[in-house]
Amino acid sequence: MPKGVGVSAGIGVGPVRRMAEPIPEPDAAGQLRGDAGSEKTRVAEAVKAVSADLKARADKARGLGRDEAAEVLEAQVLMASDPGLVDGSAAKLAAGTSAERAVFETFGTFRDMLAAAGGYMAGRVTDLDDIRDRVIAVLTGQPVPGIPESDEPFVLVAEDLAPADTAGIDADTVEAIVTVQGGPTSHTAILARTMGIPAVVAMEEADALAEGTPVLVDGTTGEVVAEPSDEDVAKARTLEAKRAEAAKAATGPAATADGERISVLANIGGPADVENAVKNGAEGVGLYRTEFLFLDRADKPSYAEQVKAYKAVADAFPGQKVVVRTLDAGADKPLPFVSTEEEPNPALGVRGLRLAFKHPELLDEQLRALAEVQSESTADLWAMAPMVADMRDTEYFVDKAREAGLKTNGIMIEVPSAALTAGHLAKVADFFSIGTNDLTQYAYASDRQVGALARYQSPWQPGVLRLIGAAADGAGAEDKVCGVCGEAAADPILACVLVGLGVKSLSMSAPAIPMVKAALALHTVEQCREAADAVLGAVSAEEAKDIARAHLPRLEELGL
Ligand SMILES: C=C(OP(=O)(O)O)C(=O)O
Ligand SMILES: [Mg+2]
Repeated sequence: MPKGVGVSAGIGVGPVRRMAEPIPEPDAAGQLRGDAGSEKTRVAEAVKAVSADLKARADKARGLGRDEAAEVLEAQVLMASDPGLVDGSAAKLAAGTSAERAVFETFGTFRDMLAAAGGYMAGRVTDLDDIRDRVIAVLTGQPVPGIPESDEPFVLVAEDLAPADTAGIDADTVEAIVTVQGGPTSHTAILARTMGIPAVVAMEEADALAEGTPVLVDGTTGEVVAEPSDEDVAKARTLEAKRAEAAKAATGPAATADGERISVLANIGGPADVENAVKNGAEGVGLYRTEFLFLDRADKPSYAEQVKAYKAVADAFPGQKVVVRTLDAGADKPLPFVSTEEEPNPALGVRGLRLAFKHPELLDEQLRALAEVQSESTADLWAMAPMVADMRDTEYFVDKAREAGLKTNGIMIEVPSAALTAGHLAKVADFFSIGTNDLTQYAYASDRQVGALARYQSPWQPGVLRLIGAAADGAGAEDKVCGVCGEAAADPILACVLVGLGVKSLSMSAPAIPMVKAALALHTVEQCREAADAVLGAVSAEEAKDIARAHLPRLEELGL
């Protein structure tokens, strides 16, 4: 049975709808058809139609409370309303160029200007390309690229999804997502999990799935069945019902079968995610990715704006833990208000805490804002630094956070050097939180954005498991808490192994919380430890998972 990597749990059934193929570059020698005046009108109308469609999608996203998606679309509407696009095309039409080529070249001029501006502006190039392709599609009668519009539920099949594509996904009609590319920590995977849409990535065979073919997708196992029989669907539905029942029953504080408490927390990007976290039974926040407040805007958020956002999250969890990660930007997540240099290897560049060495004022202000929230809220606020590599980084952050008045100050373990020297770092940091997404990328030298490297990007890789074990041991020796806030924590089977490795808190996308609680509740710490000891001997990610299953006898009760 064809199998990819299951990255977002659940069953989806429906006909395949493929993302329309990318629009090819129009012929450079394309000649004007008809007269320049009427072709200009056609171009203007195409731009208007695209703009109206984007506006309608922005309004829909707003209505669904998906403000980030709406903002991306609204910015595109603004771009499309620049009169220079139609005027520039008109000049080329007058010179005898075809309408589609004229549009392509005019957008190209704007594209070059954006790219040359660097930083935030350069980040908008793909949004501009998207508008260009939509306009050309309208002019030439090709299917509009992007998510197919449909009122009937369907399974979305794509090569990969760009952030701009995912903004258009409607969880009510998209039954499941299957992509050829993409790893478990790719944008597609994280978004699908957050939206609760079953998803399978890194599935080569998905290329062969024809439009309209009925398929059955199991986002837990990664299996995709074409033309499933009624029996296949019924079996999958039974399994899903079993999982749903187990998840529903998993309320209350998380603990293993023998009563060891494990904190099960939510990963959030801002106050808008709080409701979903609470609904799914989060016992607090294990990772608040504050960079979303700083990205995609021309000026940095003010001190007051920061306090407001952090306080909104803290106040939602009275008496509970809220771990706030300081700005994790730079390199591939450029900030327009911070000058950064072009880097040949952005993932290995000036990102995360490293940005603060050059711009300490950003970190200082953020820490002050957090200290104010700490004093005004009853939440147990913890501050955490991203991309810490060594002792000097650790001391730098912890000293600064303490000076600002923050009480509990820890570090992310997402660089292998930090995991391997955890014993030293635990003497200074108050806690660790392992970011398995980056830890896997750095341990296996495989960029997490590159779908072709999905095989390496599994947190089940024995090398990653050993690094996690080293970090947990280092924390344990100093009596410090070690948690995991990478996507590994969202896998209920791996969650048990992590507990066996000595991890005390697990933070994940909210929809994953109930199943993780359910898996922990069925297994003792001893069983988790035995599973952990055994997986450390595995030679591959697949073998590690099989070994873990063999040591966790009650997974079957969860339909896993
Ligand atoms: C949690 C992590 O951080 P992010 O995914 O935001 O890089 C990680 O790297 O695992
Ligand atoms: Mg990270």
